[in-house]
Amino acid sequence: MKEHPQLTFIGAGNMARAILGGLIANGYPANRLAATAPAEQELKEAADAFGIPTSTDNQTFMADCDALILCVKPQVMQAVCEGLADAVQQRRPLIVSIAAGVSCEQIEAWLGGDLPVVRCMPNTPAQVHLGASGLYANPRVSEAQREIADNLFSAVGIVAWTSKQEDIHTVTALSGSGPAYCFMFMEAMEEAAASLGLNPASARTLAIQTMRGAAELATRSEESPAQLKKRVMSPGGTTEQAIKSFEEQDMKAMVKTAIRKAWGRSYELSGERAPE
Ligand SMILES: NC(=O)C1=CN([C@@H]2O[C@H](COP(=O)(O)OP(=O)(O)OC[C@H]3O[C@@H](n4cnc5c(N)ncnc54)[C@H](OP(=O)(O)O)[C@@H]3O)[C@@H](O)[C@H]2O)C=CC1
Ligand SMILES: O=C(O)[C@@H]1CCC=N1
Repeated sequence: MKEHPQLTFIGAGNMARAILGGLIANGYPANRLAATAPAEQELKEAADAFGIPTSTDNQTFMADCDALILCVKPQVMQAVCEGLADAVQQRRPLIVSIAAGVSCEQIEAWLGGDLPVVRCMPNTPAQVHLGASGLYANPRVSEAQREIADNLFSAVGIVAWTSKQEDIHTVTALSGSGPAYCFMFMEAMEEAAASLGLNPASARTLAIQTMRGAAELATRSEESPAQLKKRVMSPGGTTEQAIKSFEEQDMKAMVKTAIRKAWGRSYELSGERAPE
């Protein structure tokens, strides 16, 4: 394998641009990257931002492709793969898919079969290089190809490999969808503070910085989130009242139910049945 494998991105939306940005920031040569998408304007943005070659024709960068990164919506994945099947079967690159609820087996079948496929579930903080990605490799992926996929997603955050493909459903419900849960919590904190009379701009800034600081502290600390929570709770103080209120409303059960719903939907999107 060459030092910098040739990476072809199909789709140049939010996630593709986040990963491309991370690779470029890490010194990946722009001429070893390429992207395709239907809209000229989106491609121009990617070309201007990263200096990479782009095309509206998905076939353009297949001839020397070492890894094909599929960054399109799940709904168009089958048509995109079927359109690329001949070129893929000739070149046989590593296939990487970031689509929610699309299995390695589906991708492999749509591309003509017998291919190394890595299925990844990244998340949107990849845009600020603080992503969390779960990865699964099918048995045809070599060590060198696994390293290519690892380097791709390590460029935009942390990477966790799973040994079972079904764990990707859990990763989807946890860290794939998770940023939305955090944003909703910020939204709720902001609204609560504003309802108590704090000016909305300060309420937002303080809520966001609180989430950010707590996440950073939890990252750096050797203590668990549960222990860190206790450190904020002075006996007889204010936090104790809020936590007691969350417990009375069984917040953990609410989170568990929500995550199970997302997990179930991920199975449903794959056309699989979730375990009871
Ligand atoms: N958003 C998220 O939080 C996460 C998303 N994902 C997955 O990432 C994938 C991409 O999501 P995201 O980046 O948010 O979506 P976007 O809509 O931002 O990007 C999708 C890209 O695919 C392009 N596209 C559409 N049809 C074709 C085609 N026929 N050939 C080539 N390119 C095409 C779109 O072009 P155009 O705009 O012109 O249609 C666009 O550039 C999805 O499969 C999603 O499940 C995974 C983890 C998290
Ligand atoms: O909501 C979704 O389906 C995608 C997958 C994880 C985050 N966004």
